[in-house]
Amino acid sequence: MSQQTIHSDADVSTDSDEDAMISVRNLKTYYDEGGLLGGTPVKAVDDVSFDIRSGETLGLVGESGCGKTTLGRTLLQLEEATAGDVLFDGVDVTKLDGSELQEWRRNAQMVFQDPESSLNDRMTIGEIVREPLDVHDWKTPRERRQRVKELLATVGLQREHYYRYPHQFSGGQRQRISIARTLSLEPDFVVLDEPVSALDVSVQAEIINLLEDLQAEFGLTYLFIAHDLSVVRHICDRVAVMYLGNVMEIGPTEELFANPSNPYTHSLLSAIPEPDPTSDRERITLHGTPPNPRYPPSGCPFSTRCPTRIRPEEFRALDDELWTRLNALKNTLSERKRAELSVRERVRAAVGKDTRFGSIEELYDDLFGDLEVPPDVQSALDEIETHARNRDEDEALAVYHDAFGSVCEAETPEYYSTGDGEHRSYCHRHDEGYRSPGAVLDRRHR
Ligand SMILES: Nc1ncnc2c1ncn2[C@@H]1O[C@H](COP(=O)(O)OP(=O)(O)OP(=O)(O)O)[C@@H](O)[C@H]1O
Repeated sequence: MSQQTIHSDADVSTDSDEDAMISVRNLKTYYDEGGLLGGTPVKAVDDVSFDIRSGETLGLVGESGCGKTTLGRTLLQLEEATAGDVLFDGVDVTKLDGSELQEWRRNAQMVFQDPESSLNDRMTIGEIVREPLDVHDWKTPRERRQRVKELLATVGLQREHYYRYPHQFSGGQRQRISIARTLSLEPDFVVLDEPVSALDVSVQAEIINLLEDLQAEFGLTYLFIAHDLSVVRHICDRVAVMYLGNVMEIGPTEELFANPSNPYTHSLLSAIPEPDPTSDRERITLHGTPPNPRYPPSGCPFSTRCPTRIRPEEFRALDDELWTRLNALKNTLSERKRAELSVRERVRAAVGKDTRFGSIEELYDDLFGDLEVPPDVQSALDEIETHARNRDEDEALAVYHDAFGSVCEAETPEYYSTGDGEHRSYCHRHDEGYRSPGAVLDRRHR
């Protein structure tokens, strides 16, 4: 696989696709909980750039909390962007207000995950589907009723359902009602936020088929947010993979599934059960949990868990397990640095007793007790231990970075073209000075 052309953020911005319906540029959405001291915001979406083409389905995947819903809501202007642009027909919708904003909200709609809670149980199906038409004062009341009945038929329900209530319908039928409501004002763009995750598997296929039929009939463009990668593989033309508010990889669906480029995508795909029992593909276990989006790591957002994190030259031959444990040490030091000790724990610490973090000796014993540690690594570990014991995590981390840090923590990556021109991945390892993520994982996991 070729992987060489470098795209900086600026390149992605100018690399506009002629068929783009929506161009997202350096978009950030931070949740600032205010408070007297301001505080550190949650960086839910942290500088993403990509295009959505007219008539396509772009999938958005990634672990819970990585920012998918926030990104979808920001495109629709249900959430305020902190920075960046969302261009539709050349107009930045993040700057709209008044009637222009209302027009964008008509044209860009959302289907939610849970059809149980997204429909008002006190309204009839007719009223629910008609509500957006009423709000936008669409034509006459009679024409609205007529339109709603047509929409019910379009989504596979019956006209008579107009006078019934949501509780009389199954989960799949309720999702059909939501879809009819979404289509009432003839949008061009629809964000589908996990539209089938709450449904039985048999019903999921029916709703997916319906969404595909509606797309063909009305020329809709979808952003399809999902956990279930097999559904994404089925319905999406292209896929964007998110981690900690960043797009780590984007590319045509089949190519991305067959030839993932980014180490994070590799690990996500390796978690899908393998249909071929003779396959020798091994599951990639990621250590730890995603970092708190209030305190993302420096450099690459995936650096704290990446199984292919670049090592400094002198440690390239180090035992893989020892390298993994060194990484765990760094993550623990970062957590200790941020943790607030309770008053009781402060007292315990002051009189030299263990706090809830356990002693640093215990940590070292757990991490390194059963491994052979070369002298150069041991001398750095000793120095880190001294600072950590004095609860000077900043100094301990500084020593860690001097000894074991690499470009992964020091610099944010660029976007690199991998595979064909529209497949991009955000990882330092695509630089020609390093082995590619796929080559490193092949060596370790196959
Ligand atoms: N209104 C809010 N205020 C503060 N933080 C928020 C708010 N909404 C979301 N977040 C935080 O922003 C981050 C991204 O959340 P988001 O719901 O966009 O992720 P997601 O990928 O859609 O997750 P899921 O798959 O669980 O729905 C999370 O850390 C979440 O806790």
